[in-house]
Amino acid sequence: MKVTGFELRRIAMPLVSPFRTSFGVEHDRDVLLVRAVTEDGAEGWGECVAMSEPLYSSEYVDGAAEVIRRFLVPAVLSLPDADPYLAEVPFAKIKGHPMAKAAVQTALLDAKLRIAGTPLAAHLGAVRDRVPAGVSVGIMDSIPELLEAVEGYLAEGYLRIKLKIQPGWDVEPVRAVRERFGDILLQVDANTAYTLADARHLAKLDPFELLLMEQPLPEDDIRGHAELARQVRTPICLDESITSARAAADAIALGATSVVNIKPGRVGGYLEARRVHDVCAANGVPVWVGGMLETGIGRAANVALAALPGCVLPGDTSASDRYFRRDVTAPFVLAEGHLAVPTGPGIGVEPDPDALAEVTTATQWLAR
Ligand SMILES: CSCC[C@@H](NC(=O)CCC(=O)O)C(=O)O
Ligand SMILES: [Mg+2]
Repeated sequence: MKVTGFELRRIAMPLVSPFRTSFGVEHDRDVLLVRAVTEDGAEGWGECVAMSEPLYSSEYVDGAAEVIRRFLVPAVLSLPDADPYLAEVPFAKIKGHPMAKAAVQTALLDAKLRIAGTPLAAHLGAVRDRVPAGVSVGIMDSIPELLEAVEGYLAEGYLRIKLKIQPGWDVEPVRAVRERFGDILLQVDANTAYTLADARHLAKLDPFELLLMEQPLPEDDIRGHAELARQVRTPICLDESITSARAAADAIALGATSVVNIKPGRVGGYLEARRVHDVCAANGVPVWVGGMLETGIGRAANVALAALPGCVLPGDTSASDRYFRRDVTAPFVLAEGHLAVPTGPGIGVEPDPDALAEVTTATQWLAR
């Protein structure tokens, strides 16, 4: 596959409501989309999930755009065949920047699969044609406000609730949700907000029978998570720590995680995401697909990934209207708590030109 060039497109996507986590509040997404164009006119799309500021991880969208422009696109254009698997070789020589790499790799993978007429789900080894949807609920100003939000999501049909927590907003909100809604599937995500010194406090979550406690400690504290796992009953699930299949194997071997949140952007793309899935499956560790507030472009690919056999828990693959009034693709809509896996070639969705034009803030064409 010969690529003639890439379009970098920035789009401004306001959120339907602020999304608050332990590391900040998101009011809108400044999204970088990558479109690969091949010699015979095929195209492929990838979404860079880096936030505007380096608060979830070290990447941020302006930095990702620069890495793509200066290093990743030239590396791809110098390949005799712009195959996403071949591109992993020069990409591995460039340290870090998994979200930037994932966006370019996905654009190449989408183009390759569209040419072949193969859906991404089939290429990855999907075994389902729809996936159960969970929803991530941000930190709120009050418990009544939280309960109202959770009630709304349950009424929409979401099959699992994830509550963002942080010191000062953890046991009480969880207790309130458990007491009000009974034995719903419920989990929490701390986004690295605690330390091992909080172990006894975090053990107060154990009576609420949570599915998991996501990334309580800093992303590089594998030993701490292994020690915490010995002090709390709630299963530990890692997110930020799992930067590759090898990192997943190490965390599992060290007893630091018993569930894994898979995010293609965090691990450099869907090819490595499948390897994370396979390593976890080989170790009997359940996985689910996380989210980075993707538009329908990234969401389509995530839903395909969520259809893999090891994805046995509802993921953060929510409907488009969880975050956006108008998506740039046809919206993903909840049906009986599930999202349908796209069946078209590649990621199986196309951005709507009018919707895209409405939110585009900048475009740049990068060619040989
Ligand atoms: C801005 S927070 C993004 C990272 C966060 N993502 C979510 O909570 C799910 C977001 C989504 O529904 O896409 C996580 O750490 O899991
Ligand atoms: Mg998380």
